[in-house]
Amino acid sequence: MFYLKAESSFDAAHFLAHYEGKCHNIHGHHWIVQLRVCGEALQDTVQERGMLVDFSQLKGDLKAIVEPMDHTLIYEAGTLRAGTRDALAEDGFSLTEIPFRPTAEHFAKYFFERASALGYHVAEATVYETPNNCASYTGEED
Ligand SMILES: Nc1nc2c(c(=O)[nH]1)N=C([C@H](O)[C@H](O)COP(=O)(O)OP(=O)(O)OP(=O)(O)O)CN2
Repeated sequence: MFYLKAESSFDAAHFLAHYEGKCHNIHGHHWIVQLRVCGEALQDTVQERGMLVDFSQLKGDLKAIVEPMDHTLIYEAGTLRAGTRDALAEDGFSLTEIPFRPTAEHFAKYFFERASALGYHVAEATVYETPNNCASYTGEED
């Protein structure tokens, strides 16, 4: 089995609603997303012969997934009052609403699923919130 790894990153703010501790407040992270894809069959086209997938393709696809979150405030649906959300948007702030609590674990699963939906056989998605804190998702056990 061949394994390829790509990495992308984005800077964004988030907060953990109903969290007892400093993370309930809006704060930022330099999120690093690592994707490990695998496969046995290498390409046979002139351009990609001997490659599972061109690194530039993989890198580009991962970047396209993370890019919309860059320099936005990521919040879980239902955790910002409509008035707060609308005021921020009216003042030109970029917001990203997501249907899950913005933890590293949930993001790892989210990126795993987004890459899988593009056709990649994803072995693992890892999300770093800080240089020392990361969560990985490897899919559901069979
Ligand atoms: N299992 C998880 N635990 C926590 C998560 C998470 O996503 N998964 N997230 C947070 C907060 O978002 C927080 O920003 C990160 O945790 P923390 O270690 O407190 O952050 P720092 O590294 O900045 O802490 P310092 O000790 O001040 O350096 C909390 N937990």
